[in-house]
Order: sequence, then C-alpha cells, then structure tokens
Amino acid sequence: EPGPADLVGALSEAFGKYPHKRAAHPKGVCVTGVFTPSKEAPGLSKAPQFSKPVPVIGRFSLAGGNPEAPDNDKGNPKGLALRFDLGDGASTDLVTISAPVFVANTPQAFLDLLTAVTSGDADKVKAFFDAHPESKSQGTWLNARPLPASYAGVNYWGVHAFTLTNADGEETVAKFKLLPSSGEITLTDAEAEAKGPNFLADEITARLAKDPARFDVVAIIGQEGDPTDDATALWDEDNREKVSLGEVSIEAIAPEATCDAFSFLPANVADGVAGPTNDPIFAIRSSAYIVSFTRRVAP
Ligand code: HEM
Repeated sequence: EPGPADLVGALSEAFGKYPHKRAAHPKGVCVTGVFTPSKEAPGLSKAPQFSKPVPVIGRFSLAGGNPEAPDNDKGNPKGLALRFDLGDGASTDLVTISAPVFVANTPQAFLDLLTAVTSGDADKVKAFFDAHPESKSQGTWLNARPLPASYAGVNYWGVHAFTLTNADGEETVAKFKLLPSSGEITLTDAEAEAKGPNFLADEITARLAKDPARFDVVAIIGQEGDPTDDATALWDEDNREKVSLGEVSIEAIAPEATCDAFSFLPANVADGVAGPTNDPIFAIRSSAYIVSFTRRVAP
C-alpha cells in the first residue's frame, strides 16, 4: 500500500508542482466566522463546540491540484474546511467537499487514478474507471447537478462516517453535512460557461461584504448496514434521520496567510467525535496533509 508521501508526490505529478501551494485544493479563499451549536447537539456529542459558540477559521477551495483550476468545471468538487477554535490552543477540524463521496476508496486506488491521469493517456484513465466502478460515483453525482453559483450556495459533506459520543457515553454513527441556509444557488450550463474560470472568489467577497454566509451543520444518522469503511459509497441520506448540530456563520474574508499558516486535518477531532477506524482513505488523509504542509512551508 502507498504511504502519504507517495500520494502527495502523485498529486504533484498529476497536477504539476507549484512551490508553496497545497498539493490539493491550492485555489481557495480563507474566511472567518462563528459556529453556534443547536440545543440538540450535546445530546449527540460531548465535543466542546457542541455546547458553546466558538470562533471558526474556514477555507473554501476547488479540489484537484491545479492553482488555476477553472471555477466552472462541474466535475471538480468545491471544498470547505473548518477549524473550530476551542480555546487554549485547542481546535477541532471538519474538512468537507461538495459531494457525498470521494473518488477512491483505498490509497492504492487513488494512486492508480493519479498515475493514470499523469500518463496523459485517456485510455489509461478509462481503464482505471472500468476496473473501479465505485470510483465513478463522485463524477456521476457531480455531473448530474448544476454548477454552484457561489461557494456559499452548495451543500458540503464530511464524506466519512464519524462516531459521536455524548456525555452519557452513548454512541451514534453519523455523517456531517453542511447546508447553505439560503438554499442552493446554481447556474445553468450556459450561465456557467459565461461566468468563466474565476468568479467564485469575487462572488464570495462581494457576498460577505453584505451578509454572512450561513450553513446548517447536520448529522445524518447511520443505520445498521450503512458502510463506514468506503468513501465512495453513498448512504441513502434522504431516508436517514437528520439532527441539526448548529449553524456556522461565515462572516469575513481573511488574509490567505491565516489559512496557509496551518493545515486543516481531518483527524483533528475533539473528544466526543471520532473518525472511522476502518476507512483507509480517512486513515491516510491527515498524514498526507502534513506532508503537503511541510513541503509548502519549506523555504
Ligand atoms: C487519500 C485521499 C486524500 C488525499 C491524499 C488528500 C490530500 C490532500 C492534500 C495533500 C491537501 C493539502 C493539505 C495542505 O497542504 O494543507 C488536501 C486538502 C484538502 N482536502 Fe484532501 N485528500 C484526500 C481526500 C479528501 C477527502 C475524502 C476530502 C473530503 C471529505 C478532502 C477534502 C479536502 C479539502 C477540502 C482540502 C482543502 C483544505 C484547505 O482548504 O486547506 N480530501 N487534501
């Protein structure tokens, strides 16, 4: 099985080497805000952010590894990474994308996909997807939906199955979803074409100058048999119980340096939230992010 540095290296081979940029999601906008938990949240998790309002640093981004990636490419998900400030230097992170699934369910499969992309040979990319039908679910899902008109107008998912533990020790398996309070804001294909490749940063800047962008943070409650080990597997979320955990209000643009000074880490969770122990994508992500961080802050 490949290690974290193999995947970061493969991302740079596939998308190009850009010094001081993230190996993935290099194009983005840093923001600040506040998270206010719901009354129901402590019933699911004893994590500190679910019992009192906390400041948040966030970053909207585009997936892939190209800092010039076009904003109007339907197949490329958006990212929203959140760091909740728990005080005394402690924090907890939630790193999400605008699709309920990832593009690979093992590090080896992700490496194979990146290697196929690097070859520049469309037949090799096709052969990868033929051998990995599960890896088609993300693209199928994204291409079946309109392009978001705003970073603040799309749903985001934590993708992995987390275990929430409350003060009584009761455990609930759930997936995190962020829903824009104003609803989804979308573009037709023609509008997306006309918008061009660089509208999202200006759009969110203008939006936040007027009003905060609010997201409802929801726990989708897993049922017996829902996969917890497969980042490409959809849950039947329309038929799952949902509990609102609170609202994140994104209030201002922050300097890029604020987000570049650290790395959001999927495994940085507070007591009361635990990542899956059996999902090999979750297992490798945080160490890959640290490899990318170490490289991009090196002189
Ligand atoms: C093996 C699978 C994955 C690998 C190797 C990987 C790798 C990376 C790397 C290297 C970065 C840059 C980190 C930094 O320099 O700070 C990154 C950022 C990011 N990843 Fe992943 N990732 C994977 C899976 C995922 C999944 C499943 C999601 C969604 C749930 C996701 C969402 C994001 C987001 C939103 C960012 C941007 C964070 C920011 O704005 O700083 N990634 N990823």
